[in-house]
Formats: sequence, C-alpha cells, structure tokens
Amino acid sequence: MPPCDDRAVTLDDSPFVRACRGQDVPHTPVWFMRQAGRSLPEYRKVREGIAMLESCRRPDLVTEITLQPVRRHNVDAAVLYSDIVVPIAAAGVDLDIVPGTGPVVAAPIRTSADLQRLRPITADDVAFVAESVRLLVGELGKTPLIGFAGAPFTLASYLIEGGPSRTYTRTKAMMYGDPGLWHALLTRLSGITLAFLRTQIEAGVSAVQLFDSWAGALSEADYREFVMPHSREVLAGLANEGMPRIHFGVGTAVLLRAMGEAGADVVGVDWRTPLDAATKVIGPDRAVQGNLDPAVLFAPWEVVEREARRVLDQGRAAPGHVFNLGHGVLPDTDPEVLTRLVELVHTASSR
Ligand SMILES: Cc1c2[nH]c(c1CCC(=O)O)Cc1[nH]c(c(CCC(=O)O)c1C)Cc1[nH]c(c(CCC(=O)O)c1C)Cc1[nH]c(c(C)c1CCC(=O)O)C2
Repeated sequence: MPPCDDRAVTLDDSPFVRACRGQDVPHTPVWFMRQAGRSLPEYRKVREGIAMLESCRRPDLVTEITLQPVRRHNVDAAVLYSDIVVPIAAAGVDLDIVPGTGPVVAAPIRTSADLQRLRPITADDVAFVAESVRLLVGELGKTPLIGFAGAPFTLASYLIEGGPSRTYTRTKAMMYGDPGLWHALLTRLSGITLAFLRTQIEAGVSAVQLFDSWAGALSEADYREFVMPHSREVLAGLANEGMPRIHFGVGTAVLLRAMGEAGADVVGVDWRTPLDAATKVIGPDRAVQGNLDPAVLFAPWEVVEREARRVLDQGRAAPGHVFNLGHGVLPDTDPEVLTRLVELVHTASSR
C-alpha cells in the first residue's frame, strides 16, 4: 500500500501514469532510461571510491542518486537507482559490476547442480531496496517513482555466459540443448524477479519496468516458446497491483506484439521501429514508450529537435506515449542536452 491515499491520488493523476494508461495528458511525459548515472558529474562525485553494487545497497546514496536527474532535468518520473543483477546477488550468486564491462558472474550457471546456488529470495534479502523506495517516495512528492527488474531471459544470459555477450552462444546452447534445465532456471528467475518487484511495489513505487534488454537476440517463435511464459509469470503476477507495467527490450521489432501480450500496459520500443509502426503491431490497447536514438544527442541541436518532434508525432498514433530514448543514456552524453530535450518535449506536446 502507498504510504498515504492523498499521494496515491496525485500520482494516479500524474502525466506519466496517465500516459501509461492511455488517458489524456497536459503534455507528453518524459524520462530517460539510465537518467541516473555517469552522464552526471554529481553522480560521478558521490560514487567516488564506492563500488556500484555497494552503492545500490546504501539507501542514502540510492536516494541521492535517484533524485539527481529529477532535480536537474525536470523529468516526469524518477527511476530507482539499482541494477538488474541486485536481486540475483541477493539470491546468493557471486558477481560484480565491472566498470566499462557490466555484470560479471564468478561461477556461471550451466548445470542443474549450479542452479542450486541461485536460491529464491524473500523481502528480507532486499530490505535495503524497500528502505530506499520509502525514502524516495517521501522526497519525490508528486513525481512518480518507477521500480524495475531484469526479465528472466536477460538475467539468465548473464548467469549462463558469465558476463555480457554478443552472440548468446551458451545461453542458446542451454535453451535448445537442455530445455528442462532452461525452464527450471527461468522459473527460478521469474520467482526472484517477482519477489523483487513486489518489494518495490509494497514500498511505494508508482510503476514498474521489466527490462528484457537482450531478448532481441531471439526469433519470435523461440521467444514465445522459451521466454514469454516466464516473463508472463512476472507481469501477470503483478496484474492485481493496478499499476502500469512497462516491458522493454532492444532490437525487438519482431517481438513487440508478443512482449505486449506477455502482460504489459506499455511496450518500450527502441529507435529502430517508428512508434506508429510499433503501435500497429502492438495493438490499440497498450501505450508505447520511446524511442529517440540515444546517439542522436551527440548531433547538433537542430537534429535533436527534428528527431524529437518526429518521435512525438509518431507517438500520437498510440493510445498513450511516454517519451524516452530507445535505450539508456550513453555515458558521454552532455546532460545539458537532456535538460533541453525535456523542455522541448513538454512545450512541443502541451495541449
Ligand atoms: C542490461 C542492464 C544492466 N543494468 C540494467 C540493465 C537494463 C537496462 C539496459 O538495457 O541498459 C538496468 C539499470 N542499471 C542501472 C539503472 C539505474 C536507473 C537508471 O536508469 O537511471 C538501471 C535501470 C544503474 C547502472 N548500472 C550500471 C551503471 C554504470 C556503472 C557505474 O556507474 O559505475 C549504472 C549507473 C552498470 C551496468 N549494469 C549493466 C550494464 C550493461 C552496465 C554498464 C556497464 C558499464 O558500461 O560500465 C546490466
């Protein structure tokens, strides 16, 4: 339950939550995946000498880092500072987040014996996340907080490969070669993901995003057979919470319909698919989020403006549109361009 009903009413009426629900909005809401993080000098300053995972476990730091982009850019939503591997570290997996590389798992999971090292989690295992959310909800006032988790496939890819991959060779080898183990692993991961998201919801987040960042490595048929049942388990498990569920992946042009069907209220779209085309395949009953190419922010402002206006135009085809980038903010992005982009989205879309 949210801490107080008045707050719930205000947040329900926020442009972000309303756009997720396909309701009319005073302006198109905007936030950025990875809005907290290395593009901000104030982030680099507070992170000095503190490892990424450690910073995620300190509610004071989580609160400060989550608020930084809200103060600076005037975005319509905050996104919890955490990482998709936080719950699997809490589940007992020895891993680290290596700067410039990403998550690295000390002993990858490749056999059923390995799977025993991934235990289910309870709210106590991620109590620091609940505490962070409670602190943030107190600070954020009428700005909604988005909680998130990694989807079972994307988490499995890190656990099986041992780190980031371009080809997902070992992941697919297990998927095709040992479907029993594959489904056991993804079942365990969907339970962990669900527990992690429920903890955030109980502590007061206003929406959740399920990141299946690397699902675009799959064909639609394989996605439907090997992945969708597990993501559906997570998203359907949250259906009664009554809050928007956003489902996002990169390179998912052929998966957009299935990712909506998995139980999303909002489908996140990368920059490769125009939002009007995306809406045609996703259907009229789900909102979309996206999808400016994060690399466009390195071009002259005239180009940023033209592309942002195009995204806004194409987003009008959907029942609801949450403006975002097509993937996370790149670390070298000039934060002033992000601030200016928020202003542009607000003024260009205000009605
Ligand atoms: C695949 C994935 C990961 N983590 C995440 C995803 C899904 C989103 C996506 O598709 O990009 C999710 C994530 N990770 C982080 C957030 C914070 C909230 C936000 O979006 O502002 C979110 C939503 C913090 C972070 N997570 C990470 C950083 C950078 C590390 C640092 O600041 O030291 C941050 C701010 C580390 C991380 N963690 C991961 C990667 C690939 C990296 C980058 C490694 C690097 O380039 O250094 C795994």
